Amino acid sequence: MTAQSPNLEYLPSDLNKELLPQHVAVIMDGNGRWAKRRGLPRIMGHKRGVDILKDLLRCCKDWGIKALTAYAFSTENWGRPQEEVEFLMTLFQRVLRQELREMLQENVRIGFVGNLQALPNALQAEISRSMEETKDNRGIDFNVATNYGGREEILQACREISKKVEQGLIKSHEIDEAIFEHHLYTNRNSDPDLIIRTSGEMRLSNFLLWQVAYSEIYFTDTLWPDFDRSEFKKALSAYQERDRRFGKV
Ligand SMILES: CC(C)=CCC/C(C)=C/CC/C(C)=C/COP(=O)(O)OP(=O)(O)O
Ligand SMILES: C=C(C)CCOP(=O)(O)OP(=O)(O)O
Ligand SMILES: [Mg+2]
Repeated sequence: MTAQSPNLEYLPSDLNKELLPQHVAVIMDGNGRWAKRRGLPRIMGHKRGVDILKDLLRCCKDWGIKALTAYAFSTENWGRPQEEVEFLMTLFQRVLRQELREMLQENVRIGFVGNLQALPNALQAEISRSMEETKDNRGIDFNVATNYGGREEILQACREISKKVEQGLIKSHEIDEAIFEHHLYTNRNSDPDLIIRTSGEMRLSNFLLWQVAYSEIYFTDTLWPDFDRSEFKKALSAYQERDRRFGKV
C-alpha cells in the first residue's frame, strides 16, 4: 500500500479487489496441538503463532484490508496452567515492545479489546504506550482481543448504559443498536466481514458474539502455526464465493 514498503506484496490476480473483506477477524487456534505433534512444549506453538500473525498483518495491509482483529486470549483462558498463562502475558508484552517501531513505520494503528484492567500492570503499560504512539496511523487497524469474552463485553456495555440511564443521560427507549455498539470494546471498527477459525474446531468460543451477526465464517483444519499466506488466500477465495444477502433476497 505505502510507497515506502520495500517488500510490498501484491494482491494475487485471482482475487477480486472489489470483493475483499474490509475487516477480517481470526481465532488463532491450534498452537498447542501444532507443538505437541512436533514433540515440543505448547508454548512453542504460541511463539510460532506470533510469526504467522505478523505475516498476516502485513499481508492484510498490503492487500488493502482495513482492519484485522486477532483473538489472543479469552476470558476462559485464565483456566490454563499457570505457566502457560504467564508465558502468554510475557509474550504479548515482549512482542508489543519489539514490534512497536515497525508498526509505527508500517502505519498500523494498534488497538486492544477486552477487559484490560485485569491484565498484569507491565502489560497494561505496554498496551497504553502502543495505542497512544500509533493512534494517528491509518494504514490498517490491528486489534488484539486480550482477556476478551463476548458475553463479558455485552454485560459491561449493559452496565455502562444502565449507569447513563440512572444519571438521566440516556432514556431507556432511546437505546438502539448504535448506542449499544458505541459501548462495546470494538466500537472503532465496523463488524468483521470474515471470521476465520483454524484447527478444525467449529465454534466461536465467546468471540465477538454481537458483532458476528452477519459475518461470513470460514473454518479450516489447518493449525494456526501453519496458516500462511496461501491459506489466507484460500479463505479470501472462499469468502469471495459467498452470497451475502443480509436477510434480503
Ligand atoms: C502479541 C500478540 C497479539 C501475540 C499473539 C500470540 C498468539 C498466537 C496467541 C494465541 C494464544 C492462544 C490461546 C491460541 C489458541 O491455541 P491453543 O493453545 O488453544 O491450541 P490448542 O487448541 O491446539 O491447544
Ligand atoms: C484462540 C483463542 C485465544 C481462544 C479460543 O481458543 P480456545 O482453544 O481457548 O477455545 P476452545 O477450544 O476451548 O473453545
Ligand atoms: Mg485451542
